[in-house]
Amino acid sequence: MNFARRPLVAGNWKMNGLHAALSEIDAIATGFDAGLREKIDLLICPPATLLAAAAARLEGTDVALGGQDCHAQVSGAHTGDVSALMLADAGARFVIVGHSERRADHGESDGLVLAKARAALSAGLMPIVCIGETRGERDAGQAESVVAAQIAGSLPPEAPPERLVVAYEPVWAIGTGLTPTPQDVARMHGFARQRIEALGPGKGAATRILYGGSVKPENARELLRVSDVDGALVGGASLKAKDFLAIAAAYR
Ligand SMILES: O=C(CO)COP(=O)(O)O
Repeated sequence: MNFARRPLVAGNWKMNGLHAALSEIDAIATGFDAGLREKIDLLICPPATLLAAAAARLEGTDVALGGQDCHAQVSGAHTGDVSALMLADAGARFVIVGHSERRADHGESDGLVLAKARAALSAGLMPIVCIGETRGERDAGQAESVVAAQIAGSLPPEAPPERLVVAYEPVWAIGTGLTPTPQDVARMHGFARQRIEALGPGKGAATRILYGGSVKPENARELLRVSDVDGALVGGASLKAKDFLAIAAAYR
């Protein structure tokens, strides 16, 4: 364990959560007890519509908030978009960029993800840049080359490593109940860390790399203890406080 990389357990609610779900956020804050608080960072990324209300409820707690995407510009004529500065203004400290669902649904390129990560840094947010191969790419033996290209193309090399988070999320493991073996995770995270090191000396050792894709209470301990895994980016299982806290408890 590298103590410069404090574990981060992050929940990505995706397009889920109406106002009633704020009670889950309250329950997460209540359950994030002193024993866990001293060991890990905890983050919830609700839909943008809930950010301000969630920020009010989380005031004075150690649970951080994040957005799920941001525009590359600070403001302007971009109907329907939200800027990193607006997320920060609503109480966010992090923002996910380049999630595979956005890369697929909105055709986001590495270059656009890079611009979004830079916008996040300029707004004082920490970008969580998502990378990961599809099933087809893995079956074709291209998992490493895909991840290498995503790292080279979508991570801002100038970012101080303590202000940048990377999430390795194999696309085929997202929402499927399938996960890579711990050996696969160790190999891909070790490889990603080497490629991040290529962006600048010391960056590999200091950048947090989260694993995401079907993390559940039942497999959290096994996946989160893999070398080079610095936390989790959790989708479905982050919607219920009980499950999310059970995943975080892998660090107890
Ligand atoms: O995409 C994910 C988090 O960003 C993972 O989603 P699931 O945990 O639902 O597989």
